[in-house]
Amino acid sequence: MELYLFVYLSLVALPFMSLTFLLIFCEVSHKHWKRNGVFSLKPTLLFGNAKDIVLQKEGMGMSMKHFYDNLKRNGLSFGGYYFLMRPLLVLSDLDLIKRVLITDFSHFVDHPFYINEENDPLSANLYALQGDRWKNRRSKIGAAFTAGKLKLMFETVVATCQELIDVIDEKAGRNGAIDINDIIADLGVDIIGSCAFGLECNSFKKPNNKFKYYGLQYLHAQSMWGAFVFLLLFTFPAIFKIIKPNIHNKEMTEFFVRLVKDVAKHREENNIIRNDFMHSVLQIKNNAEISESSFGSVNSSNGTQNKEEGISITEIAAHCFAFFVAGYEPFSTATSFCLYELSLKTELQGMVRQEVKTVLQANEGKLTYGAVMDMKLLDKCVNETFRKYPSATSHIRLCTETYKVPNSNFSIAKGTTVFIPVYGVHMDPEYYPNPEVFDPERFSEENLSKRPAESYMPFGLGPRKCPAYQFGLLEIKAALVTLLQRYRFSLHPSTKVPITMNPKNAVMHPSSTIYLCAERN
Ligand code: HEM
Repeated sequence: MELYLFVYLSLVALPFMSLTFLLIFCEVSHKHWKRNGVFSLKPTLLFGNAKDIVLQKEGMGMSMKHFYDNLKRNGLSFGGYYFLMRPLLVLSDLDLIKRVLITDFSHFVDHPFYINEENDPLSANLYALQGDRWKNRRSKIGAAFTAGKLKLMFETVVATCQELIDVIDEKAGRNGAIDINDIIADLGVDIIGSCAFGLECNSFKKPNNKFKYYGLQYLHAQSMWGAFVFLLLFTFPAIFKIIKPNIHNKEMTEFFVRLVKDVAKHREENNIIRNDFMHSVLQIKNNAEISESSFGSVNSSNGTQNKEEGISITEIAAHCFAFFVAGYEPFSTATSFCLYELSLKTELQGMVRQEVKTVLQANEGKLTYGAVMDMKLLDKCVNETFRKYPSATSHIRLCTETYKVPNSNFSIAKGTTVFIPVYGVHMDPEYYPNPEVFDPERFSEENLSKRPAESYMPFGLGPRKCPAYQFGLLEIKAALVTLLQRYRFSLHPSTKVPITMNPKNAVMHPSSTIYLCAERN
């Protein structure tokens, strides 16, 4: 009899009770915004407002844009969104966005991410660190990106970009279609390999190198396992804290930690100075004297190690790994989108090429940090690319201290996840008339002064803004100058126009390949 009862409970009652519990939980969760007097759209059972995202019919950026448009139509500064059962607060008012990201940042310090430092050390990277630990690391790591150091690292970037020429020459000679994103992505691996880890990867000649293999393994896994983890993390963050899953696989973690250990040992023993991020983080570890404009010794002058902060080799590996993940995709996609737009607008491309040639000629043909800074039209084109195609389509913050929204009766409760719909703002005709049109003149001084500065935020804003955005811009410009100086680009007939975005990607990524033709002159 008891056995019968047990089998009955396991097979019938438990699934039934679980389903009932899930439905009740869903029903209660989907009343959250109504209970708080906040506007929201009618949620679908289980999916909330994210049905099209979960079914991969629409990307996160587009879904948030639609919600942003809805809030604007209703004259609202914020509204509630349900990601499955998880309530998120979406902001649409630039003044409120500025308060959350900059002025009242102390209430919104963290990214709502999960760290499991003990079993998954790569998870404890700068992007995911929270509170005082983030503050401490951020101020130190920021020292790796001063203008003086960027100038020195730029030389490495330019040298790496030279690899492009042989590859494009070969394709251009055969009049073939060039998968530009693929080529620039390989270049991205080599630049990060060189600037963050001090490695020469040469991905064009050695496409199966281990650094690329393990780095991309993580990024590719993001599309399936990552999407699943992302859904769970957003819906049931408490479960993550209990079951503590590993997001980064063991083999990949071991590869990056071993790599960093070997490089650190070699540099420390031989007191090697190299102009890269790895050098800067090793200096932090060793309490070495850090200068704004140069990369000094990697070891401390009095031989003491930095015990106070306890920055370990595994933590360094986590930060360097984050450089790979954070820098790789935006570099390849932004460079490709810019070339795609310039291939559509041949007159504009001619003007940019002319500017590049004129500035280089005045600089004895050398591509230096100063020369790239003088390319004003190129700068506007890159800015417009990030406006129309922001890699991060939303910024995310965790409310770390309850916040009363000015001029309203509503308080954002501690623990609320807040979304800033970057793509919605960048495509808002109030700030950017005819937003679908690629128009670099939006970034002329005159036009810049006509709209609020917060209407442009591809790198975030405030203390948590991307610490390496200037480096990112420099590498994109170095790649574009290397290419535009030598080649005229046009669209291959197999490229889809207009280009659409892949709803399966967390960041903005084309849904079809951008094929270009290059003609040398
Ligand atoms: C040019 C392309 C890049 C774009 C569009 C970009 C964009 C972003 C965005 C939107 C954020 C989040 C900001 C926020 O939450 O407000 C971010 C953070 C971050 N980015 Fe970038 N990024 C780029 C390049 C890079 C590169 C090249 C690196 C490393 C070498 C890097 C390292 C980081 C790190 C470590 C963070 C976390 C910062 C923190 O939480 O304190 N990024 N980036």
